[in-house]
Amino acid sequence: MTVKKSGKLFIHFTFLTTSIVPLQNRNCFVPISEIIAVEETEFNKKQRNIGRWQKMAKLHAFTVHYVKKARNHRWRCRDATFWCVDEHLCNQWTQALKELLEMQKSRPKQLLVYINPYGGKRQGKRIYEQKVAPLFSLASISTDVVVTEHANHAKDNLFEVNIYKYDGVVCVGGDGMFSEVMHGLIGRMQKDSGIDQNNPKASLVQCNICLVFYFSGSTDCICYSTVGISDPVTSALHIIVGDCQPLDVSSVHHNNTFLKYSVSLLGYGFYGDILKDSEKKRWMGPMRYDYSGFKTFLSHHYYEGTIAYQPAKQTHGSPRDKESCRMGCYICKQSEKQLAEQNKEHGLKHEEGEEEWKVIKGKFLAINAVNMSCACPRSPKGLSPAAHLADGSADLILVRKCSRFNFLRYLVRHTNQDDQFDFPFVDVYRVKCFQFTSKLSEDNESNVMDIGKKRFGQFCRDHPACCCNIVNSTWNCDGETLDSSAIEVRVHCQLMKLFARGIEEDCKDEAAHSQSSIEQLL
Ligand SMILES: Nc1ncnc2c1ncn2[C@@H]1O[C@H](COP(=O)(O)OP(=O)(O)OP(=O)(O)O)[C@@H](O)[C@H]1O
Ligand SMILES: CCCCCCCCCCCCC/C=C/[C@@H](O)[C@H](CO)NC(=O)CCCCC
Ligand SMILES: [Ca+2]
Repeated sequence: MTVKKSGKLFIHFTFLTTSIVPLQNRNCFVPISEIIAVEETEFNKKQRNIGRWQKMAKLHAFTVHYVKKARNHRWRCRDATFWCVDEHLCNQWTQALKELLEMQKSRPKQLLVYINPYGGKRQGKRIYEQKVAPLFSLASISTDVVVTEHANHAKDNLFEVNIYKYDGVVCVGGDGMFSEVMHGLIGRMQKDSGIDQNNPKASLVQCNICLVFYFSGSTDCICYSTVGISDPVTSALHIIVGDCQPLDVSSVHHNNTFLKYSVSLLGYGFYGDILKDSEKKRWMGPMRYDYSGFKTFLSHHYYEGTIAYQPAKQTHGSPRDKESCRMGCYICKQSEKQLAEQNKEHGLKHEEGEEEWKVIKGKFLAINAVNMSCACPRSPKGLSPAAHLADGSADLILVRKCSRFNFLRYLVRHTNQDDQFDFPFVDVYRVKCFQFTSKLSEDNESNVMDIGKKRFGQFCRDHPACCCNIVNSTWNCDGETLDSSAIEVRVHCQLMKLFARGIEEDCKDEAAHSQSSIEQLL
């Protein structure tokens, strides 16, 4: 067995020495950063017949637990046991490896865990106890666990506990639970720094202390877009190795009042209507989205309104790029540098540039603003395949009034390789902020509301067959409805940090890469 240095430290299990021998007959190559734990092992003679050694002397052994990368971004914990007759040599190896692990400074030691016992088919608590907690204890991570008793329990609790003693916060639940914990964390950080969340122009304080991760929901789009899979063991292993992925967060305001934060989808029209309808069908579980999706598709409502946005000029990418945001993304790294420079120059007080606003009026079937691709099992490439996790911008997708058939063609392209933005009725912009006002609220504000419209119900009186809805739609903010249709949205670059590393290139590439690294080492 050898430990070699080549930029990163790697442990290379092989059979080169006769003094220390792996129990299983295999070759393996693991970066130190992906070792979970090293333990002294009681050598069990029944484990394997190792011939003459067994009879000659007392054997000493240690076990290395490490990350094994499987298909589709899935991670698993595997172990390799090494034995030798020399107790001193065995101890030296164990000690050396433990010291190397101690040097991995980004690894969490103490975590605060919130479990929603009702989220994700009510399996969250069982999954945590059976699959996740044993891994945390193997990696010597201590945890304080809170099983929530009601909605907002975790959020309220985050305002009371001493969050600064934890290296991270883990939430066991779906996108809804993630959103709740994120609101608790960001809110607490702003409160402690004296920042008024109601001010839409306030520069928010980054959450550096606490990192969040989650699993086991019904859409799990944050997991799919940041790790590539929603799987509790994979998530737990990313936490243990201390992976850290910055994440953009949008703040949503109405009339100088803070409404919510969003990390995945802010959707008006189609996705807002699906959510509103599906809330009444919670008992159907994840199927509710398919049912309400079909119903909303058939209703084919569109909404009039005005969008004003500021383009994100600072970012290097475009929503029509063919390259997606992946681990170590160059575009997100550039934004990180820019942010660090800005913070150095101005502290938190960034000057609001008087940059030009672009204004678009129209009739829309859907208005979607996404901070990440929003990949999920229903749409493996997501709503905006080239959106970046941490570039300080959101992709604003406008789907204008079109026929049902064309809208179906647009939706189907979320499930195949064709470009979903390549339609004359779809526009996409990379933005740093935007505002939306529905026609109805504009009319209300200017007091030109035709009372007749109210009396004759919700469909447009002038064009009864046009499906033009004169009531507002609802904003879907990461799976929760907003009370106001007129909103002001701003992207805060890298406000949060996740226990993740971005999506890794697929396993084929990885296998090729590790093979070449082995060859370099030998
Ligand atoms: N003990 C509890 N009782 C009731 N509601 C809770 C409890 N704990 C958390 N919640 C709330 O339940 C909501 C949904 O949680 P979660 O996201 O875990 O479930 P889900 O059914 O998987 O939903 P999603 O569709 O968001 O994936 C969250 O908004 C959270 O605030
Ligand atoms: C012919 C079939 C074509 C099918 C095309 C389907 C395209 C689906 C794209 C799905 C995008 C999901 C975006 C994620 C939003 C989450 O923040 C939110 C909270 O979990 N989920 C929903 O609002 C739930 C939204 C569910 C929508 C179905
Ligand atoms: Ca982004």
